Formats: sequence, C-alpha cells, structure tokens
Amino acid sequence: MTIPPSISAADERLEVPGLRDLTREWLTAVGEDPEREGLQKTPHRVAKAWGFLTAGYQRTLHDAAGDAVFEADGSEMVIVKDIEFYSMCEHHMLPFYGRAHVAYIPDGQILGLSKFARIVDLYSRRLQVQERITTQIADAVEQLLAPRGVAVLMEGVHLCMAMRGVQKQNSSTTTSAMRGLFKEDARTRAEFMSAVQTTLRAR
Ligand SMILES: Nc1nc2c(ncn2[C@@H]2O[C@H](COP(=O)(O)OP(=O)(O)OP(=O)(O)O)[C@@H](O)[C@H]2O)c(=O)[nH]1
Ligand SMILES: [Zn+2]
Repeated sequence: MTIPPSISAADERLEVPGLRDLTREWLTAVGEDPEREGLQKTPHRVAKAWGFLTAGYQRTLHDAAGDAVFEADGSEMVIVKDIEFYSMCEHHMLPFYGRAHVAYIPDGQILGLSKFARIVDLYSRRLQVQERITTQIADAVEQLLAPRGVAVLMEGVHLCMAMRGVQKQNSSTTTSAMRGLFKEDARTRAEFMSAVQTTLRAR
C-alpha cells in the first residue's frame, strides 16, 4: 500500500469539494491505476485546478467590479482590447480560449479599466459556450454603468474542434454583442470594429 501524498490545508481549501474522489473514479474508468506513483497526487491537482477553472461560480458581478464605478463627464468611446480568456466548453468540458474586446460609450459613469478583465474572467471561469460569455459581459457592463452603448467581440479557439471531433486546427469563432449606440449606429459600430480589427486573431 502506497502512502498518500501529504497536502496542506491551504492547498486543500482550493479544491472543488468531492472532485478528488470523482477523479480517482475517472482515472480508473479510462484504464489507469490511481495508485501508481505518477497519479497519486493527480486527484488533488485536478480538484484544485477545477477550483480555479470554475471560480466564476463563486463570485458575483458586484465582487468582480462593484467597487470601481466612478462618476465622470465625457461620452467618448472607451475600448479595452485583447483581454485574453480561457474557458471550458459545456459540451465536452475541454478548453476554449482567445481574446475579448470590450467597448462602451459612457453616460455619466465609467468603470475602472482592470474591471473589464475581471468581468471577462468572472464569466469565462465556468462551463460555457462562447456566445453566452459574450452576452453576459455585455449585460454586466450595461448593468453596472447604464452606458449609451456596449460592444463585446470575442474570438476563440475551441479544443473540442481541434484535438477531437472535426479536428480543424485553424478554425476560430467570433461572437459579438452590440447594445445601444453600437447596435443603432453603423458608424459607431464601424469605429469599434476597425479599432479591434488589427488585433483580431485568437492566436
Ligand atoms: N455554439 C457553440 N457551440 C459550441 C461551443 N463549444 C463547442 N460547441 C459545439 O457544441 C456542439 C456539440 O455537438 P454534439 O453533436 O452534441 O456533440 P459531438 O457529437 O461531440 O459533436 P462534434 O464536436 O461535432 O463531434 C459541437 O458542434 C461543438 O463544436 C460554443 O462555445 N458555442
Ligand atoms: Zn466542446
């Protein structure tokens, strides 16, 4: 009988509860021996990794961004580009990843710039489809700021389409959500699209 690896209490707190035992079962199901040396700590590692990958379930929009809404004049477009995201597809539980671009036109309130990245992480770190993350980011910015318009564009590479299934290595998926002025006014939308165009390419 091998001695189980020691895991600190601090590390254990980062695990998804119950996922260690399920991972042991999973290892057995795929034909592995969870007791072999290289795999002994794997159930803990997996439970901890999934704690990180699905941390979005444990947080609210208020936790992520609620403290950084500021009153401000001005109604020019603000664009935060190239926010990298990593998510897990809800169909295969395999990663998809890429970049998100978020823009808004304020109406008296602005948001701390880092909070756009925090909002992207909040919704990416869950089991997701790319379309839903895109919509949730737009909803969040609308909810926080009630701006004159919001635009979100995401480009993602889905490993479930690359390493299995149709096995297309160069395909990427673009999703968008346009609200307010970005939806109503073609010139506003075009300004946003041309600003993010140069960086469009998930990898
Ligand atoms: N719309 C959307 N589809 C996604 C996303 N991530 C994965 N998918 C797709 O979800 C679909 C699931 O299709 P199913 O036919 O139920 O599953 P499957 O037999 O594994 O499909 P294949 O991937 O074609 O082998 C696939 O077409 C995936 O490409 C996403 O973010 N958005
Ligand atoms: Zn998938």
